[in-house]
Amino acid sequence: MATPFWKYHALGNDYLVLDPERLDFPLQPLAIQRLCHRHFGVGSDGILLGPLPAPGADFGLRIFNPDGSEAEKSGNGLRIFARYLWDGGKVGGEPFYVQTLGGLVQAQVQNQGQQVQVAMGRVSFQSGLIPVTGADREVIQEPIQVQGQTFTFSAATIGNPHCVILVPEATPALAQTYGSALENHAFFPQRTNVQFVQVLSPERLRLEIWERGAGYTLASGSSSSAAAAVVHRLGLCAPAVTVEMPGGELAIRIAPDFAITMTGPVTGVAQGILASDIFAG
Ligand SMILES: N[C@@H](CCC[C@H](N)C(=O)O)C(=O)O
Repeated sequence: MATPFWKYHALGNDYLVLDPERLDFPLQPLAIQRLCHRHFGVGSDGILLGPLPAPGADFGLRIFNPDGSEAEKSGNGLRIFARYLWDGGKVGGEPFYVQTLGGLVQAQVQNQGQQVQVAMGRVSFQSGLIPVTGADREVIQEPIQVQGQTFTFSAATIGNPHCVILVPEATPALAQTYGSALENHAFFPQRTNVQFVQVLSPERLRLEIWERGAGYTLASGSSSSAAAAVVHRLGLCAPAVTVEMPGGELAIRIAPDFAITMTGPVTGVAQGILASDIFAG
């Protein structure tokens, strides 16, 4: 049996969708690394495995990073999965529920598949939930040292962990220089996603992102959600904010309890069949 794949991107953050019913190999870390490799594989920022059975939800979804690690949640991944389900006739324009490792989310496909809205769940700043080492507390504006530099960070979870650093100017160089050291810092037992955030106005943020298990990416939905929640918690942005990233913009809405609604585009790229010797050599 040959294995089909579907490739989409969400603001340049690209994923391969694999159907668990049509997979003819075990989805182990080495296979994931090869599939995501930009030269020896199809190339992507991650793998979406679904739909899976999920009691209490319409669909289950597992999310994997290019390094083979499993992520609890992915905002862009959830928008892509929703569009995949819509393309396959499994959903229409009605809201539906997806169970992820990081919790239950509600999604709705809009504008004939061009846009998806996801209720991402609530952001928490609680150290024990993120997790961040040290006393149980909200992790707000604390020092962190990497490569001789001291940054002030806040941490958040929306199912997956985030380290959010406000800077006067968010640049790719900041993310690419310090991202890996922050991702693997001892403060984060499960590692972390990293965002450098520039507040352009109370309604507009600019992000540069280093993702756990993926590295520098052009956009991230969970990063946008977490970063916007931190900036709002600091009183520096409105509850409705546009998050600008190299790959494009997401609309983020923050409820008083820090429940996040994310709305943004999805673009189809390709579909195909994996070659029988993709894992050789
Ligand atoms: N790009 C995703 C985040 C994917 C998971 C992340 N790398 C993690 O390990 O938590 C998004 O759009 O949220």
